[in-house]
Amino acid sequence: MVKICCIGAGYVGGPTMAMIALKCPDIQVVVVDISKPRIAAWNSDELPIYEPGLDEVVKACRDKNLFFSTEVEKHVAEADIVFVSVNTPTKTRGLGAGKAADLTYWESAARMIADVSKSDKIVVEKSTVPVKTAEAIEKILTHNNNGIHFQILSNPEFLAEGTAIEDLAKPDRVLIGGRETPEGQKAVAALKAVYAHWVPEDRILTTNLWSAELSKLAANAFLAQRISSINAMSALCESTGANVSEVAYAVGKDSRIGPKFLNASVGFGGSCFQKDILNLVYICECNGLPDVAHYWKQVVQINDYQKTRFVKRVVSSMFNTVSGKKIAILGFAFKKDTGDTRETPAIDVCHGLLGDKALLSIYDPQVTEDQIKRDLAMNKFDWDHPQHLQPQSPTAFKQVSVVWDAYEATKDAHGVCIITEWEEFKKLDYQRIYDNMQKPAFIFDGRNVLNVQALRKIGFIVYSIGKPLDPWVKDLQVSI
Ligand SMILES: NC(=O)C1=CN([C@@H]2O[C@H](COP(=O)(O)OP(=O)(O)OC[C@H]3O[C@@H](n4cnc5c(N)ncnc54)[C@H](O)[C@@H]3O)[C@@H](O)[C@H]2O)C=CC1
Ligand SMILES: O=C(O)[C@H]1O[C@H](OP(=O)(O)OP(=O)(O)OC[C@H]2O[C@@H](n3ccc(=O)[nH]c3=O)[C@H](O)[C@@H]2O)[C@H](O)[C@@H](O)[C@@H]1O
Repeated sequence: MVKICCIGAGYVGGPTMAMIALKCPDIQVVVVDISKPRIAAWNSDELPIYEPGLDEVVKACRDKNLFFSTEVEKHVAEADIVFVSVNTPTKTRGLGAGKAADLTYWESAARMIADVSKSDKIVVEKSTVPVKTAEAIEKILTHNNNGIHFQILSNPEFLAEGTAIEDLAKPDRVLIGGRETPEGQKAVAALKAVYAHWVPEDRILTTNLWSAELSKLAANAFLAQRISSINAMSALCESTGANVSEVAYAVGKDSRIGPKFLNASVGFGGSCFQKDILNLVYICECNGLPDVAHYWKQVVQINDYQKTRFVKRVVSSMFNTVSGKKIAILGFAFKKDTGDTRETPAIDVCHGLLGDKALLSIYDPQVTEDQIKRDLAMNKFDWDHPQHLQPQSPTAFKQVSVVWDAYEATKDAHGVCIITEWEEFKKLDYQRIYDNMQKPAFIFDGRNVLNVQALRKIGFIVYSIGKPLDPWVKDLQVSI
């Protein structure tokens, strides 16, 4: 029986390995992690991450051919194929700080693999890493020269949170990069055989190592670029009276452009887009390509601009001050159908409003009070380190309360900000919300999910990203 071990039981390691176990009953899969609470949660009824459909997949194979364990070294030693799916955060200190990928966790995993291995292994980069990482990993794996052979493969993951199970079950493509030697190609074939259990052969792409590593960074950069492009247009729409949804629809109808990833928003979030683009920027700079670096950096800069612009709209609409005013924040996760808050635009919006002394009442159906308070207190980029290295006790914010109901959050509020596009926010009783708010009552829809006309009819002053401006907002002189 082929034995797979995956180091890192996070958003990628957990679901990816669960899908392999489900589709390959003839393979034993063990997911290991240094975090005891995380592994305990994977072995419990309450999984550590919220992902539609994940519970069913895990329950179908856990303790049959899928196991979660903290015995990292033992399972690595026994495995034929070792996936590494650990954090690769942005460096906060030293060379490349604020841009380069911090490979500390990857390096320590590689050193451990080298130290405990007693048989040949295929080591798979599942984490997103800078191009050429495999070369460094190869050096680490062979450092103690004990006669064990390692083949490194790059097999980046393209799943998106909230749709991970669908994405894994029917991937657009699986990408495997390997050395162009007979041994390298044998390793590529071995990994291909795993995916071939359920992925059609024409969707399994094989390339050289560097193409696979770079394709992952490129794919995220292209996706984020589309969002920044439509968000840049949203600002122009507001100035001209165009409607960004109509523009996106018209542009996306061109089959060369396509309709996906053109939803204007308060800004993209999530653990990867910003991190991976900054990493790409750094790689370009290191390769003497400052113009290319500058080009991609703009994608992140427009994203920051969009978040700042949103806060300015809120504050300027409400008589240029939100000091002492209650503002309801509906949604804190970086997108719907996940409880993940890493790099969520909600953090920047909340910081912006807190900077203007607002009183925030936050509600998200999947994010705990602890998590929200920790996120608001954390330094930039700290969120992407393993949980046990993050601040554990939430900081008390006098100006922030976290509630478990949208009606409670909006009661007596002056304004409501929609930050995450949760379905339930579309179905709220906005007449009831309006009746219980201070007047004038404002709604700022950062996701364009609400019916602007219906809200205006109730009496709200509405701002919706990239939509023709409410006369109230239009009359204000704002520099954005
Ligand atoms: N979250 C996502 O949707 C996607 C993430 N990625 C990439 O996958 C990688 C992992 O991301 P996530 O799963 O989101 O991170 P995560 O933070 O959810 O999981 C990483 C896990 O690795 C563990 N870990 C760190 N060092 C370890 C070590 N030396 N030994 C054992 N366990 C260790 C941590 O405790 C943590 O549980 C990153 O490189 C990310 O860029 C790629 C595609 C999608
Ligand atoms: O490398 C990764 O981590 C992953 O990053 C993204 O997945 P994810 O961040 O989970 O979610 P997305 O659906 O891409 O959304 C990212 C952010 O962009 C925002 N977004 C997305 C689409 C859109 O049209 N507009 C928009 O603002 C979302 O609300 C969210 O904040 C990619 O979609 C995955 O392919 C990739 O594997």
